[in-house]
Amino acid sequence: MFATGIGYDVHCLVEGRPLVLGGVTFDYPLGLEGHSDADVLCHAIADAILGAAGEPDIGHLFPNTDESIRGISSLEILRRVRAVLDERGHVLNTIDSTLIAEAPKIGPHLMAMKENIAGALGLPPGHVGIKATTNEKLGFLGRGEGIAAMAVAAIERQ
Ligand SMILES: Nc1ccn([C@@H]2O[C@H](COP(=O)(O)O)[C@@H](O)[C@H]2O)c(=O)n1
Ligand SMILES: C[C@@]1(CO)OP(=O)(O)OP(=O)(O)OC[C@H]1O
Repeated sequence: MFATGIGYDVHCLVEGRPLVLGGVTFDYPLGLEGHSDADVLCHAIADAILGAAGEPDIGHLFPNTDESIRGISSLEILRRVRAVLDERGHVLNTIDSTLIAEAPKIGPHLMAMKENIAGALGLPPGHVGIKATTNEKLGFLGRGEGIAAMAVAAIERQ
């Protein structure tokens, strides 16, 4: 059966952390806070895939109380999510996603992010959509206090 899932995540921007989005480390004075590398894009994608597969969300698989995954790369989380699909016999088809970030500019890094995510999920880069938008200066995202991401995933489910 064909199944879709959605994912959403948001993280706070703070000083003293690297900014990692789609596995790319940005040259930016602030980074996202989290137990992992806080790659909000990968987290939204992970939840979209898990949702499509009928699995519990990322926090169940990777609890923020687990010291063994402190600082884990979210590309590694995507690899492990893909492994769950493989175990169940599901086939990942496509991902689409949107980053909501007032800054920095995502455009110049889109291809590298796509390749990272596609590589982690075992998909052709053309099957991974990434778009970016500002929040038009509205609210906490518009003030640049955080970055959010949303994603959808399509899978062929056993
Ligand atoms: N962090 C961002 C935000 C946006 N972009 C690109 O700019 C275009 C215009 O954004 P608006 O929010 O003004 O619609 C958008 O379509 C993206 O291509 C970006 O690269 N990085
Ligand atoms: C992967 C985890 C692990 O702690 O990452 P965090 O950086 O805590 O990010 P969040 O999106 O708040 O929740 C997902 C967590 O499971």
